[in-house]
Amino acid sequence: MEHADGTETPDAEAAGNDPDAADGRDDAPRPEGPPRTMLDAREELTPMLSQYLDLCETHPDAVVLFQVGDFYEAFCEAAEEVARVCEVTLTKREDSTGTYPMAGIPIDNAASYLEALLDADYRVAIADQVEDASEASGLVDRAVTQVITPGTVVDDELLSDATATYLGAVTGSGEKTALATVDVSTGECQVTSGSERRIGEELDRLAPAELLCAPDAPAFELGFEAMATDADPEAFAADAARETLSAYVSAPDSVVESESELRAVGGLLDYAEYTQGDDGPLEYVSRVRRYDPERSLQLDATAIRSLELFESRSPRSGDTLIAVIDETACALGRRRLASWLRRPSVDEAEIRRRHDAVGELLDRPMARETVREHLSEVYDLERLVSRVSRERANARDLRALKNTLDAVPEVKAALSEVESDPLLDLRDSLDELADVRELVGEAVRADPPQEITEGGVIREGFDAELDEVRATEREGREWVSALEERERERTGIDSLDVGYTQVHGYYIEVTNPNLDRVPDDYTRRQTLKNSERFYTPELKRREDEILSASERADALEYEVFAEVRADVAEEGERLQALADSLATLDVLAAFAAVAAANDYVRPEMGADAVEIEGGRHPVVERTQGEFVPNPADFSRGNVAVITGPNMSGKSTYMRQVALVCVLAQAGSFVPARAARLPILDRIFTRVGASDDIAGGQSTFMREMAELTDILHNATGDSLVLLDEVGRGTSTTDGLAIARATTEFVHDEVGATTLFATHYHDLTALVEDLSDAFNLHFTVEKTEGDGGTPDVTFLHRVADGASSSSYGVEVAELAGVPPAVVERAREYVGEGGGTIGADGDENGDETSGVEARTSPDDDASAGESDTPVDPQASTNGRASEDGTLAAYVDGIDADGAAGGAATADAEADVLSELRELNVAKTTPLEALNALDELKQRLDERD
Ligand SMILES: Nc1ncnc2c1ncn2[C@@H]1O[C@H](COP(=O)(O)OP(=O)(O)OP(=O)(O)O)[C@@H](O)[C@H]1O
Repeated sequence: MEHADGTETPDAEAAGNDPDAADGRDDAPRPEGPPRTMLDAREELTPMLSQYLDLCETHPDAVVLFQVGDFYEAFCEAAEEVARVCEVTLTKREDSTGTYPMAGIPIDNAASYLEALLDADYRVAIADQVEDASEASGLVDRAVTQVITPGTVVDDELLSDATATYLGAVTGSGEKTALATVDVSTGECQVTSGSERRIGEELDRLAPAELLCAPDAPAFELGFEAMATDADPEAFAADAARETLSAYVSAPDSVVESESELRAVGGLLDYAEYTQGDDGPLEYVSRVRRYDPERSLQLDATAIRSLELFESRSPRSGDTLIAVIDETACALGRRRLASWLRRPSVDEAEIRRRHDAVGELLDRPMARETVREHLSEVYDLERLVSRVSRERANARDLRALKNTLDAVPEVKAALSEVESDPLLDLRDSLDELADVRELVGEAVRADPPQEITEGGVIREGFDAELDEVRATEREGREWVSALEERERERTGIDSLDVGYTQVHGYYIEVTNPNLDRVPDDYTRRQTLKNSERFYTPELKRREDEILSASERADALEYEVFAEVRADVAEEGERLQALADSLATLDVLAAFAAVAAANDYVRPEMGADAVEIEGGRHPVVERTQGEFVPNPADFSRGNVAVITGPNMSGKSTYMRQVALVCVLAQAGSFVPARAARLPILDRIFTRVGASDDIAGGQSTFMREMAELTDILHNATGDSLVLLDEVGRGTSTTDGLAIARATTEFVHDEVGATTLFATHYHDLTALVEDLSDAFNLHFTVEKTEGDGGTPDVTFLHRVADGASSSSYGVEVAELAGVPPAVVERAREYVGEGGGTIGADGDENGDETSGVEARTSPDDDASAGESDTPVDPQASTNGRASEDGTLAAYVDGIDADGAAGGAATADAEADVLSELRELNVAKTTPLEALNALDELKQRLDERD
């Protein structure tokens, strides 16, 4: 079969590929599953194509790539798609049964093509030749050795080393929803369960690349891209799952907490096995761990996104937290760091241990830098071990393992003087695995080739039999290399050459003028233009000996290598444990390095309230020439209402408070002069509508849905960031919502809350709320050209409320035409929003609450038909059953008013409901009305 350069596109009809021609099957042809053309010609297919067809039938949801020599080939519809996606030439295969489109990708260089197919949302079944083509009598046997799917990629070239790629499986429903995940490249398998919402959050946090749903699992709306896979429903049955899991752990029921967890892990592992060629249990899955997401600081996907932990929200917004604090030296540490940031600890003792270790590594710069230097030589041990146990590791991998193990004693030596318990424990947990290191060192050559079947892999002196065979080969070759000299002497022909060709083997070459001197024992092998080639019986014998010894040696080397690899695989658990300790050490050393370079301090944990002196934003401070540190003191109250002009630093400030807490609970020191912090249970963020470019839902609806989530789930131990809540609707409604939210958080939730707002009226509220206080961002105002004020941002937070939003000045700074700016200034003047009462750069102690009391004062007010005076509203203050909760419950419960109300009350309420003109009611008014009706019913009960 040749790869023609094939400019010709095959005629689909001639190839029998016309969809309409396929009688009775009118679904469109797909690149996955058996091609119709072949199904129709089943009986006539050549043995090879019929083998291809069989494999397509057993892997109906994948594109089958079929090894033919050095290529992976696809045929028919699959060929067309592979040619398109991978940008390779579409050729055709013709035989007596028909013409089939064909496309191939080179096996040696398959990774980028496979990546293209995965990106195009295909699963790919790799059908390898599983017997040596030269030994096969007739058709070479082929089998699917691997199904590559987004969640089960194990190829290093297709994996990012910074993050884990998960395959997930969901079972159950309600409170018993379970999620199991496995990182197929490292064998990390975990399971958890909880309410559908919890599991939804956990899914968002882990963002598995591929998700299997059991028949009873709820349909999740995923906030990330994942391939949905229909797994075998039977694999999710409890008995089947128990059996699958029993190959991994001795007592399946003891590692899980419920049947849904058992079924999730079982179904998951069953599929993972299928993708690895259904070759039995996956040896590298050494641990199946159950965990409880509540045992970590919970950051939902919204918080992870808005705090820009891993991704920036927009290309403009610069770096991410992980980018600025990732000083890890190896891939193991990089993944561990990502997982600690994604799931900071809530275990105070554990956090202190990490801080102890970071502190000591900070104080011992020599030890730290030596450790980091040696860790940089550490290979991705977790993935290496998994390749070893999947029998995919080659000799280079084993050498990489040895190099990694070489670093371990050095790392331990660098830690010889440490004194803190966590570092002592960590040092002691570093298993040098001297046995494995020695074994590989003695067995495998230092610079082995990629291939493990062609010799050059095993060191001399390791295997006696191999040495003997190699000696025979060597002697033979030496004999041959001395032959030229000997024969020249014997024959007197100075130009006589001894050489070797692949086809003809060894020869003695004599040029034509010397042919008369050729001895009798020379037999002619080949005639060339100017010379003849000969062999002698002895040369032939030696040649056979050399070749068979060489072949035998290569085969023996492979055998010996496979034995060594199997011995290493036996130590998989110890290697995984070592990987675990190295990963932890790497992150702790990185934290110390970051602290040293950027002047971070150790936070004091277990405080009652967040108290930060001189706090900085870890990311902005790197990109900003001069960063102004700011304090945050919540010992005086838990709700801070923050005002200040646009661009004055409100968002930065709120995020820095959250990031300090995240870093601290992840185990890092923090960017501040000093910090006393509580252990937070969750961080919620609700950032302003215009900051969020998410499409689909109306931004206001989205904002309210997020607010609902916060108000339902925040606790007194949570940190809540609210950035301009209510901005997505009319000023009056927005203000009312902002106000009610603040009150509810203050009265009912008790969470540490930072509320940035442009609603200056909100600042007055603080007087009524004992645990709330105002903060504002100061600006410096100078007389500019022509008497108009210029504004300089000081980025400094101060007590009290700011009196003006300086929106007009910011508009001017941004280049809005002078005529518009002037006109705006006039409007502001008319509205009474004076500029200049504030701007006190010392800012302190001016509680200067110059709040405008009427919402109409705001330039953008008056959008609502029926202004609501928030103070006058019955809902202006949270009632003892939680007014806002009632709103929120109202949203959730579809407005189901009722209960045991009397018939009278019900009739009243019903008649009011009938009178309500829904089309003319704003969402907030509707909620207010609903709440009032509900309260009336409750009162009359
Ligand atoms: N403490 C600080 N020190 C130095 N520069 C800062 C500081 N805080 C913020 N900045 C700079 O000011 C810019 C604006 O800050 P930020 O986005 O936090 O303002 P904002 O008040 O939230 O604005 P808006 O109300 O328009 O959202 C930031 O991009 C940053 O470059």
